[in-house]
This record gives sequence, C-alpha cells and structure tokens, in this order.
Amino acid sequence: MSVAILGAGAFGTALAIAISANGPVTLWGRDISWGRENPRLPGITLPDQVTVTADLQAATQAGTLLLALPAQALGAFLSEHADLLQDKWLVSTAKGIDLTRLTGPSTLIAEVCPKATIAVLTGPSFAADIARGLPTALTLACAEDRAAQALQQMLSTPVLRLYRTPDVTGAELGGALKNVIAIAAGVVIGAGFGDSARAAIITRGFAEMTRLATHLGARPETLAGLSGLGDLTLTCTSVQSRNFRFGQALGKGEDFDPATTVEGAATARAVTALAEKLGLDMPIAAMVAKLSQGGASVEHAAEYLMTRPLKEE
Ligand SMILES: NC(=O)C1=CN([C@@H]2O[C@H](COP(=O)(O)OP(=O)(O)OC[C@H]3O[C@@H](n4cnc5c(N)ncnc54)[C@H](O)[C@@H]3O)[C@@H](O)[C@H]2O)C=CC1
Ligand SMILES: O=C(CO)COP(=O)(O)O
Repeated sequence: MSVAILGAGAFGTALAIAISANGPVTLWGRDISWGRENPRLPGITLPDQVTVTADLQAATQAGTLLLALPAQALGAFLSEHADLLQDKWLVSTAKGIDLTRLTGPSTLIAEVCPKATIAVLTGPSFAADIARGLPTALTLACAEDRAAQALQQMLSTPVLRLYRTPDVTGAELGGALKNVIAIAAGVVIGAGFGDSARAAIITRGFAEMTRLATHLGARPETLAGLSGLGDLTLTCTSVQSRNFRFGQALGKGEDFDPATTVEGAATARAVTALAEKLGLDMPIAAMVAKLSQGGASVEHAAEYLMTRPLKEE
C-alpha cells in the first residue's frame, strides 16, 4: 500500500527518510519552500524516493497516511480535510492530548473519520536520530490485528524496528504524558535540584502516567514499554528533547523560543483538567501546567511537591 506523511516538520521529514528505505514515500507540508533539506533537520538531504508536495489532494491518494502534525493542530486539520481522509489507514504520530476535547489523537481521528483504520506510532525516537539512520525501536498500536501486522511490515526497516500492540490508549497516552514529565525533569535540572531529584521526578511521574492511563483503559505493561517508560527515559535525560529544554529554561528563569513545538505544556493543562474531572491525583502535571503558564514559581512548585502529606509509595 502506498504511504504518505502529512506534516513536514522534523518528525514527518525524518519518518519519510526512514520509510523511503522500503519504497517511494510522499511527504506533504503546508510550507515546503526549503526544497530537499528541511532546516529542522540541518545537514540531511532527502533521498530521491521521497516526493515532497504542498498538494494535499495528491498526497492523500495514498492508502496509508501518517499524521505528523502537533497534537494541538490535529483536530482542526482533521475537520478541515475530513473529505480527503475517510476510509484511509491513518497513523497518528502526535504526542499530546487535545486541550479543547481532552482526548488523544486516536479519538479525534475516530470522531472525524469513523470508517478509517486508526493506528498510533510512538516511542523513544528523536527525529534527528531517525533521519540519520540510527537504530530505533518504536511501538505501533492498532486495535485491528491484521492492519497492525500489515503496518508493522510496511513501516519497519533494518534500522527502524516496530513492536505491535492492540493497546492504542496506552501507547498514545504514554507518548503524551512523558512530555509533561520531561518538562518537570528539565525544571529540576535547570533549577539545580540535582540528579537524585530528577530520578524522583521520573519515577513519581511514571506513577502519575500509569494512574491516568490505566484509569482510561490502558494496560500497565504498555506504560512499561517503549511508548511509556522508554520514551520517558529518553526525554527526561537528553537535551535533544524540546520538552526537557523548555523545562530547563523554566528552571533557570530564562526565555524559550515560542515557535518551538513543546507538546508537554498544553498537554499538562489538558491532563490537569482531565484529572480534576476524573478525581485523580496528578500533582506533577498540575505543577507543570502552572509553571508553563507563569502561574507558579519554581520554588513554590518544589515546596508543594515535597511537603504534600506523606504516603505509601
Ligand atoms: N521531533 C521529534 O523528535 C519527535 C516528534 N514527535 C511528535 O511529532 C509531532 C510533530 O512534531 P515535530 O515534527 O517535531 O514538530 P515541528 O515543530 O518540527 O513541525 C511541526 C510541523 O507541523 C506543521 N503544522 C503545524 N500546524 C499545522 C496545520 N494546521 N496544518 C498543516 N501543518 C501544520 C508545521 O508547519 C511544521 O512543519 C509532535 O506531536 C511531536 O511530539 C514524535 C517523535 C519524535
Ligand atoms: O518525542 C520525542 C522523542 O521520543 C521528542 O521529544 P521532544 O518533543 O521533547 O523533542
């Protein structure tokens, strides 16, 4: 089946490069004036197998469409172009929770394209690593097993290894929630609280991720896999992560380029609203939501998290 990627940012472009090892790939972007080298992936030239286009009608002729747009842009994009997306195999790569609907990308897609086959591709993978052909392992989540197997074959390459799961909710929530915790880890390091505090944030953050995701129907083992713990580990420990760097800037009291995609900031607000609605305790996400909107100081957030009532682990 032919493959097109919708969204020519860092990740869409990296996926196009990787998947073109298996055959021709179309990459659609609203701004493709950069030609064959995307400035978000400097020094990397697109292989000949990748066709870049700004013609959405042409790109959506493909049967499998990978949606590589930021989570907060996805809902409007789907509604605007719904007529081109019905009956397709739609694979979301966005790592966030929609702020207005309080749902992940797969639910947004299902609402607009009820007849589409829906999958999620997620896991620990910096766009620059994938684009350079470095070995990477991802999770491909799809509730329909035959489609899951077909997509796994279609999108795996000798350096991109996909594992399958039917747990779409768990996979997409792992990817979304780890961005929130990555901001918190960045704050810890930026503020100089140290590596021990970062380990505490990663571990207690993972507990929060698991609490919300399992409440919403995810399997705990999915959270412990590539799309949860795997991606959490990557983004909380690497300055390649934009979420981590955003947190670092907050921790240091420095400005951060507002044009950079930082999914965890909006997702922290969505998670906080969702947790309130569901009656769940998500204190780290709540502090990230406050910090990223300027609603609390780093000192207040640290004191709040450290002086909550003592409890069992
Ligand atoms: N960059 C990375 O290492 C990874 C990113 N992701 C996820 O992929 C998603 C996209 O991230 P990136 O590509 O890194 O972001 P990016 O900031 O590099 O690119 C976003 C792209 O989306 C386009 N876009 C935004 N709104 C749009 C709209 N309404 N219509 C059409 N195009 C629109 C922008 O023009 C831009 O090309 C995010 O959810 C991110 O969490 C997942 C794994 C790795
Ligand atoms: O999701 C990612 C790696 O798996 C990319 O993380 P950032 O969006 O924080 O850069």
